[in-house]
Order: sequence, then C-alpha cells, then structure tokens
Amino acid sequence: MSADWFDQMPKTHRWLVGVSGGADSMALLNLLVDQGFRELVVCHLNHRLRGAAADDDADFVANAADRLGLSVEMGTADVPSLMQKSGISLETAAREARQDFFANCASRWQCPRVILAHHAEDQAETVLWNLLRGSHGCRGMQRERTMGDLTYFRPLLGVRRAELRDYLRSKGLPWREDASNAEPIAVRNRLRNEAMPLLAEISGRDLVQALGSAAESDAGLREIAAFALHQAEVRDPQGRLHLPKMRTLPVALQKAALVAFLADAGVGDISRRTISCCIELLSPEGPTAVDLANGKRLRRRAGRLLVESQHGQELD
Ligand SMILES: Nc1ncnc2c1ncn2[C@@H]1O[C@H](COP(=O)(O)OP(=O)(O)OP(=O)(O)O)[C@@H](O)[C@H]1O
Repeated sequence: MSADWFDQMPKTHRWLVGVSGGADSMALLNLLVDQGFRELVVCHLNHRLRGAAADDDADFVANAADRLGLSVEMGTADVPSLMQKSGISLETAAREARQDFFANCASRWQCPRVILAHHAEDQAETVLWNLLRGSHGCRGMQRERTMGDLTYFRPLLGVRRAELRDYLRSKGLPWREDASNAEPIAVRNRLRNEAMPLLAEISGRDLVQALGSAAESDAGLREIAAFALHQAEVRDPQGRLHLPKMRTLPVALQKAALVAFLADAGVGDISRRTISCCIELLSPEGPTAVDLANGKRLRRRAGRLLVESQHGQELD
C-alpha cells in the first residue's frame, strides 16, 4: 500500500497526522506506526457538528493515540457559526476550520508537514466534482501540496477505501463510523452515495480507477506544461506573465500558463470560463482587465499580465 511513499519519507522527522477517528484516518495512523514513523502528532478537530457523537470521536482518537504512545493535539471549532458569519457551505466551513487548526498545530509543534488520509474514492469524487463545477482540466488532489507555510501529504490517494478497512479488520483495529457520511446532506455525500454508483452501473466501468487515471494524466500534463513554460521564460523577474513571449505559445500552453499564474496568485476556483476570459487579454485589441474571484483582477499593463487586489494594487 503506497509503499514507495512510506519508504521515501524520513521516519525520524516529526509529522502531524489529521485523524477524525473514521476508518481512513485510523488506517493511515496505524500504517504510519507499522512503517516505523515514530514522531507523529495526532491532530483531531472537533467541528462541534454532531453533539455527543463528536465528543465521543475526540475521546476515541485521544485513546487511540495514547495506546500507540503518540502525542495528541485536540482542537474545537464552531463550524455552524462560521457558516453563518461567512455564508459558506458546511463543507467549506469545516475545511477552513481544519486548515486553521492544522496551521496552529504546525506552529505549536514547529512542524510544517501534515499527512491526510484521502484515498482513491475521495480522489475520484474530487475529479468528478471539479468537472461538474467547470474547473479547468480533470483536476484531482495532489499527493503533496504546499499552502502557505504548510505542506499537506496524501500518501493514500492510490489506495481503495475497502483496502483500508480490510487492513483495520485484519489487525482487529476499531474505528468510528460517521453517521453523517450516509446522509444526503452534503454534495460530496450525494456524489459518493448516488451519482458514483449510478455512473459505474451505467458505464460498467471501474469509475474510481478511470477518474483516478484522468487526474494522473492531468497532473502529468501540468508538469509538462510547467517545464515548457519554464523553458519559454514566460515569467519576468517579478513573476508577471510576459505578453510578447506568451503570444508565441500554442493556445494550450497559454492557458496552462494562466492557470499556474492565477493559482500562484491565490485565485481559487479557476474555471474553464475564467481562463477563456483571461486569454482575451493577450490580444492588444482585447479587454485590459478581467474580474476574478475575491475582488481580484487580472490586468494587462506595459506588456505584462499581473494580478491586482480590489484596490488596484499589484499582488505579489
Ligand atoms: N475532524 C478531523 N480532525 C482531524 N483531521 C481530520 C478531521 N476530519 C478529517 N480529517 C482529515 O482529513 C481527511 C479527509 O477528510 P474527510 O472528511 O474526507 O474524511 P473522513 O470521511 O472524515 O475520513 P476518515 O475515515 O479518515 O475519518 C481525513 O482522512 C483526515 O486525515
């Protein structure tokens, strides 16, 4: 199971592990211990979403860490009021609360590395959801992703959910079942419980494998594009996009350059539509600016493309 990752990573370094108490993260935790990772900090956030069951999850995780002789970080977040305050979905609020929690754990433990238990089914659902939302490409989660000062690792992206459960059963290890996973409340749950089984039935294909391969191909294309763009020196020393050089590139590479540039500038949700609008900035006769998410704008100025804040200041 992902033996390459477990072999390559330094086992004596400290690592934070995100553990909800569910089967996936319990399997991850025990696999890491089996593989000889010694300096693990088990991090659990109580989202305060499921009353007493959430408190039981927290106790369960704390006890499991204790039995394994590992350090623990327990946090709480008020996800319902976060949703209300910012008008965001439950999933987004929970994810943002977890990111803040991991960032705090990282600074307390002086450890900028977090391991998460996303697996092959999670990857397939992510690709499908991104496709449905109109994202650029068949984008999945990355095995390694740096956000700010923190790097997230997902060594189980190629491992099936059933394999993780089999592993836990074979070792007689318990886990907590999250009742909300079976409820059709969140989009992800509907994709998992309704759309994916239906699509698999209709196509007669292993959908998880097919979507996982699509994500891998997409990641490969992004790597090739990054290499070609580096060779073409499309970024100036300030990191802006150099328009005369951009204009010499095939359209697919122009789009790849825009996607990478916007991602680096922290523009989330880069849709196919956004990229089609931005590509028009390459033409001297086209518009001079395109509105992006969060009040940001992409602007053409003096032969370069740059990202501005809503106050017209250039962003680094
Ligand atoms: N409450 C939490 N505290 C700490 N880490 C979490 C928590 N919830 C999720 N994670 C981490 O983020 C990963 C992805 O979250 P997701 O909600 O998709 O998983 P999950 O359905 O809770 O899975 P699991 O079976 O691992 O509990 C988890 O596998 C785990 O590593």
